[in-house]
Amino acid sequence: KGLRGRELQETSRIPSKFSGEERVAMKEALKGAIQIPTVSFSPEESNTTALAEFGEYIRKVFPTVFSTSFIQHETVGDYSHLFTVQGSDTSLQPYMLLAHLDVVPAPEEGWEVPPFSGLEHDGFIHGRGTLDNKNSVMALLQALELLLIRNYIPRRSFFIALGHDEELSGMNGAQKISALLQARGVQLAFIVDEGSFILDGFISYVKKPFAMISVSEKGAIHLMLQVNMTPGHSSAPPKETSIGILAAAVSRLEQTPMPHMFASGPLDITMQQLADEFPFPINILLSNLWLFRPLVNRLMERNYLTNALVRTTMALTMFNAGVKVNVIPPAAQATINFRIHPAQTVREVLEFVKDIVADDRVQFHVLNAFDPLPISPFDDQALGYQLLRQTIQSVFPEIDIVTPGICIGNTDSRHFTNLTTGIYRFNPIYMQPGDFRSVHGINEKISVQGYETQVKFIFEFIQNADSEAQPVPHLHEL
Ligand SMILES: CCCCCCCC/C=C\CCCCCCCC(=O)N[C@@H](CCCCN)C(=O)O
Ligand SMILES: [Zn+2]
Ligand SMILES: [Zn+2]
Repeated sequence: KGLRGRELQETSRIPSKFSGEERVAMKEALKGAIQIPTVSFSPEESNTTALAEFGEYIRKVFPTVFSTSFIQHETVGDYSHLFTVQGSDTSLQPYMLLAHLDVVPAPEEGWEVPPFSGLEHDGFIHGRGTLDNKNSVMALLQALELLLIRNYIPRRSFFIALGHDEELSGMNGAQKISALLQARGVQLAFIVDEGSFILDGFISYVKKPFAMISVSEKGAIHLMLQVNMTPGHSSAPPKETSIGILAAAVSRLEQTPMPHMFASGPLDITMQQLADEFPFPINILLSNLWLFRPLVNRLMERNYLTNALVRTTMALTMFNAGVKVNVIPPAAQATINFRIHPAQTVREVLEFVKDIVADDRVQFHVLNAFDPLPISPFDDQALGYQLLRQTIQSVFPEIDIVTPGICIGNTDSRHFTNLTTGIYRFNPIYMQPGDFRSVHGINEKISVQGYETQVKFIFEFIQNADSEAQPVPHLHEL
């Protein structure tokens, strides 16, 4: 028996119904948040004025959150925020809801409206951060504010953590919050962060949108390759230059994809759950992976997104060399961004890369590296996963597939493995491929209705987390 079939206690539930006035206030609050340019430019440069202003802004917009006796607010790492919401039942393990308030830069070129205007147009709020990730920051505080106004008192304690440097790796925000909680002896039942969505139209054959909860996250290596040569006059060149040697090395890497890892991890379950949505004969292939896995492997590799789910990827992102047209270049440098599949490790990827490069003249400098995140439980007993699944079913009754997945990017949640084994990445919003391209791209926007639904989702989720686990026997057990 698990939590999967449990009934949510309906007694003393606060209905997720918001007045017209509240709905206007919630969208205006999001617009105001978008107008504060909390940009993380580079590890050396953030808009600290905007980050401080954001702190003042949430105090003003969510007065009840800041004045409730059982909520403690702390600023961490100067600009991140930690809210501790004390529940009435201390026997229940607390959980954490996580989001980040910094955004990537948004030069105005290509935008239909200025990226920090927060303008509403055709039912959408436009601007940098509307999907990544001020929608979550504001929806978390908004849902809590609305619950408190209705005299809500939680049973289960929880934390809301809002990082200010996720786009720069979260070392001053999420990591400090994690260390602070660890020092206080906190252990969490689970964490929910950004990192996946209700996916709509990502797989051409699958017509129905489905919810994907990411239960793991890829690791990463930032690797710099360097070749040094003695500089000299270009009129009498050596047979090879540092640029030629390095270009050949990275070309060999680009031509040699990392091994296919589809057989390991939660993706098998994802594909089996989606099998019935595919037309014949793909549905048969996916339902019989034991026989057709090699064929399915080739299908997955064809699409750049599903390819990213099944293997470690590499992207050559920087290449620098040369000082003058008639000078043999002294050094050439290439920086490669690897995203490591959960079935591989940093060490394995580095060994693979060195074997492919196979040239002693190429030096390797690891600038940053971390292993993939462990796979969080998603079985019937997994509280965080089951609460998400149940809330998806009640808020999005049209969604009948909820699958585990892998997050191909990195999130602040990776700093919390010391506090919990249950880390789930899911944003309760519909995401189409065009919306996905707007994240870190241009014309990022969220529909007003989508944002209201995100608030409703959190409003219900927080209450669901208070319910007693009441396993209901499966039908076949009766
Ligand atoms: C079989 C189903 C096919 C599904 C296709 C998946 C579609 C993609 C869906 C969701 C992916 C969302 C990833 C969002 C999280 C990324 C957050 C992010 O950009 N993080 C940065 C952190 C940078 C830190 C500084 N180095 C990153 O990863 O680069
Ligand atoms: Zn983000
Ligand atoms: Zn981002």
